[in-house]
Amino acid sequence: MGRKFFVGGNWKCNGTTEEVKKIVTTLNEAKVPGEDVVEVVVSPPFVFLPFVKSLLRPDFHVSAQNCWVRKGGAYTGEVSAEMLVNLGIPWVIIGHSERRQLLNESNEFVGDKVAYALQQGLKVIACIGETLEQREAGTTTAVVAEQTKAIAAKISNWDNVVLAYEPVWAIGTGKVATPAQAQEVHADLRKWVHDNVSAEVAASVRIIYGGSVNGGNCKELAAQPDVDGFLVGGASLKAEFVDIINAATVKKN
Ligand SMILES: O=C(CO)COP(=O)(O)O
Repeated sequence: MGRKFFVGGNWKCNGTTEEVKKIVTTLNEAKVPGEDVVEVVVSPPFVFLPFVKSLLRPDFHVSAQNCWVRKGGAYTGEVSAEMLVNLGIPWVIIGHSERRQLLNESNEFVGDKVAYALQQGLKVIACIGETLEQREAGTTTAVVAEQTKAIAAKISNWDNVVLAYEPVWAIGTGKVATPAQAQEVHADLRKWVHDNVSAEVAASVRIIYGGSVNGGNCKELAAQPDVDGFLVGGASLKAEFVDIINAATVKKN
């Protein structure tokens, strides 16, 4: 097994220079387990990436929230994977549901982006998850399998991929998935990877949960065998993000 706990903070489209400094100061002063126990990655908006990278403690890492699907060029408003590599940004979030829903990113487009970012040497947090309608229609397993399949079809090496299961109905709603609901989907996903990619990748790929994770609910979620960490939105802008990082210690007990 040996899947290292992963905690990502997705700041989304939030923050001023002052706020960013304050969050980074909190993180820099935080007492958390070492990098051997938990991998911590924060994802500010593009414009703050170099600033955050320069201020952030060296055992925490930074991620972009998106990148362009192929080599840069005449794509106004986009940021390419090559640029992120050039700036020493190691991670990128791809396929967040806000982009799938608001910007119509399709499964295929997300798969292409993941493949291109990996080829350029980035590590990828690939997001998947069902809407409330899909859950209520009983299609959760099929939906997340389809999303994962579109990624699997485009890549051959999963070493640098973290899969983030983020049910859309739980994002920013305060309506967190129960530990049992999260575990069920994570186990299904791991089985899908086992059957469609390989047993090795299924055993090693980290599947993290996102959707209204906070300081109060993180430990119970972390205790689930197939929950390998979190992608945190709102709470990653607050001091309680430190408590969420510390939920990693649940895995050692
Ligand atoms: O979308 C998320 C992380 O990517 C989750 O957001 P919240 O934690 O605010 O629900």
